Amino acid sequence: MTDTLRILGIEGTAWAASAAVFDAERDEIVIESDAYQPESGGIHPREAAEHMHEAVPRVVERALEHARETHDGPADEPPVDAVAFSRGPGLGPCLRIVGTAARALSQAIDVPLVGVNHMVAHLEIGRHTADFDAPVCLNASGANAHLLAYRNGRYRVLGETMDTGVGNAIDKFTRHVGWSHPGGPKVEAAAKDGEYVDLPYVVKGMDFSFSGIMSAAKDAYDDDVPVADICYSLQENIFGMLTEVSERALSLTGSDELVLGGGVGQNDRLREMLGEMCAQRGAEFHAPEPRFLRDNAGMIAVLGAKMYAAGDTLALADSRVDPDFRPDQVPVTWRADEPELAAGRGKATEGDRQVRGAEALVDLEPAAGRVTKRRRAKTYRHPALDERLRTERTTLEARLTSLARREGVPTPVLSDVDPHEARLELEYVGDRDLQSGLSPARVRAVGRHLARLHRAGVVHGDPTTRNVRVDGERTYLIDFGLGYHTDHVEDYAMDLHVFDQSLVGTADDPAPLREAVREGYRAVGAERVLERLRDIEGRGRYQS
Ligand SMILES: C[C@@H](O)[C@H](NC(=O)OP(=O)(O)OC[C@H]1O[C@@H](n2cnc3c(N)ncnc32)[C@H](O)[C@@H]1O)C(=O)O
Ligand SMILES: Nc1ncnc2c1ncn2[C@@H]1O[C@H](COP(=O)(O)OP(=O)(O)OP(=O)(O)O)[C@@H](O)[C@H]1O
Ligand SMILES: [Fe+2]
Repeated sequence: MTDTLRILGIEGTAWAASAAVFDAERDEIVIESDAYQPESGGIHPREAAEHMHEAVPRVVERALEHARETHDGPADEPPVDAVAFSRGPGLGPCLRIVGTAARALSQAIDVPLVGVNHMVAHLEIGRHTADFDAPVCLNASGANAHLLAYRNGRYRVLGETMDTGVGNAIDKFTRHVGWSHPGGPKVEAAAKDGEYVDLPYVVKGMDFSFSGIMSAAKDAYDDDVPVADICYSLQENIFGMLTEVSERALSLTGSDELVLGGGVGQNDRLREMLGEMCAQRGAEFHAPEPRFLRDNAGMIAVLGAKMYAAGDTLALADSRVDPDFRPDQVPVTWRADEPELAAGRGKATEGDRQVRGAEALVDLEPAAGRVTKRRRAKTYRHPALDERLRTERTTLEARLTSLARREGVPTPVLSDVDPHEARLELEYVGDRDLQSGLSPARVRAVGRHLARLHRAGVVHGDPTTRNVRVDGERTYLIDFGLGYHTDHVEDYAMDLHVFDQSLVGTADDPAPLREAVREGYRAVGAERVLERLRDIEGRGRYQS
């Protein structure tokens, strides 16, 4: 049955009215698309819905015609096995039109309905075209930006934007400048003649934020900084952030495969940076061709086929659309028989003399009780940005490692620091990373450590299971390079959230560990931070 599988997919979450036919046997994907182009400004939900209303039936009809022409079964048999459609996330009025069209078609030709998560489709089309087993996926689209990895039957969100999606951030800048939608390709073109100017750069563990850099970019434009320079620097910083968090996700999961998804993935500079980062760490990188990166129904049909083959179809009554549909809400039915990504697969074992982290090379000398950490130049980053980040982070790491210990948090003793060489010499602590020695007692201790830090007005910035060393029941925090001073509850809660995400991304049974972290925190720290953490978790943190 599977090898003759044919699926008709329908997409229309925001701007692309699209329908496609995927023929699994021939691995052929034919896509019919009709784009909505706003007259002025960005995407207007009402106008976009009007576009869908007209264009969706048209593209569906064309795809159906193609399916009929290429169908070689009996004439009374439906030309496809199922109808798959984007259920969300996306603009409500657009999604409802897509849902209605899909239901009508599935009834008319009497085939089942498959409800697809648009973001998971952006990911799966990369896995499909690359033939990767267990990649980390960077989705860089208009309304979203996140890192996903498969674990325990779900795509886990390892990191994501704390404010707007990456394409929307860029589009807001181009609206300010008066350029027409979409802005991404215009920024890419203008960047070719630009030079680097300093702009904000914000990553927190594997999360990141664009609001600071976007308002700085608008201010720079208002202050007559040449627009080419701003475009160039926006790309350098924004894509540098996305590449850095991708590398961190590869390092944390031990995966050596990265796929890119989403419309911003059409950008050459982003692809170049990701490719270079992967090549340097011996990982494979794959970006699908542009027609599969921007919104398209081909990816909906391909994931629809996998879901259909797994029996994952929808009853009409359950086929409501969901504008806030998150990728980690989807039970991944179609990968039930596949091996899991083994956490820490690529990680050095104890006894090795050198460990490669996401940022640094660490020389280990356990006998001498010493490690030397060097933040190496990242050639994918602009040299000025690279120099700035390495110096800043080395200085901060030295300072905060010592400050934390004074506050009663176990950390390695610092014996030497050279910010210009981005080199630190530290005491060798623990006998393994927490990642390979997870227990509720240890995680509870991490909760207490973070609470002590926060009480002193400092966040760690990257508290993951790889940045905690353990030794019996002793737990040490290391790697303070992303830390900073702050008195914002939101920052403290984000710190906990980063740790929480790393538990979800790497532990087999994260629930008791997540509880333990909260217990530990509660014993020392403020309840309002835990309240804010619940708040952060409750937010579907996508804004347009
Ligand atoms: C939910 C769904 O509706 C939404 N779709 C979406 O955002 O469309 P997508 O095709 O994935 O991405 C469009 C974005 O991609 C940007 N873009 C297109 N070409 C670009 C380029 N060469 N460089 C940078 N950005 C580019 C556009 O500026 C726009 O912001 C999403 O996937 O988040
Ligand atoms: N003081 C130390 N004592 C013992 N081992 C250490 C020490 N510092 C670092 N390591 C080992 O080196 C690894 C990488 O170190 P570190 O996290 O500081 O580098 P990084 O490049 O910032 O890594 P990442 O960004 O992936 O967390 C740690 O996971 C740990 O195994
Ligand atoms: Fe998209």
